[in-house]
Amino acid sequence: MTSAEPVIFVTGTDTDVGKTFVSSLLALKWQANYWKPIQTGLESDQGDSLTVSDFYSKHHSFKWHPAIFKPAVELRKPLCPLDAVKCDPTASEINLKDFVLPDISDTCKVIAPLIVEDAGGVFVPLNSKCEITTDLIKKIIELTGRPVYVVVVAKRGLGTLNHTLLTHDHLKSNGLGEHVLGCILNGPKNTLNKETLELFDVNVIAEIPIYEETSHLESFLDCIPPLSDIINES
Ligand SMILES: C[C@@H]1NC(=O)N[C@@H]1CCCCCC(=O)O
Repeated sequence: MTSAEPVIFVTGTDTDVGKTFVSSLLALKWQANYWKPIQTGLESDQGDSLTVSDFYSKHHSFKWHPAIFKPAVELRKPLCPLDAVKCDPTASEINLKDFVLPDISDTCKVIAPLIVEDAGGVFVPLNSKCEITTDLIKKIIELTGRPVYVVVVAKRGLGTLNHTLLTHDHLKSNGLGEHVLGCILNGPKNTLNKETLELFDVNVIAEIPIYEETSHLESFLDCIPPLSDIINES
């Protein structure tokens, strides 16, 4: 393992599209660590880091257990970061200039690909300077010596085309096109979505079926290609 292990930035077309579940699967399949840099909503939710940790605790048989790095920013209100800060007199404005990556030194033996999960999608406002998630991706590219790739999680069913195409278009027009690996469609299927997204040059990395208590995770993992395959294709 080397410090050139990639960073995979997992964004979504919306909140609640299954980003945390998909991130947990990706961490397992790609033997990656996990980091949610900005977490909001902690007054009513345990937070995604704990959800990922629970996923791994439930499945003791997994051969891989990721290191889960603590969020850089934790906010109580279930809002975008800008508004969560506004509603909390004890919180301070997010300043991307001060942003630091988790300490992943060669000595701590957790050098592996890193899954970074965002809060809510690429255009989510972070601060009153109108910085958004896309600026966070750019910051991570600037700070890390590792290759950075973006994966977009989207609903698999009806109502995904507009959001997915807009998200890809936004990433491309912000100079991040070369970093985008494609999208992962999650949930109940809509037959033609994959074909239509591909017509518009969006790579569909995987389609993940609905997860139920009785589901076999192996079949979910089989849906996801090895990381080296999609990096080499991109
Ligand atoms: C509350 C949840 N916590 C979190 O970390 N992501 C969600 C926040 C999503 C913000 C969506 C802003 C919007 O598009 O309205």
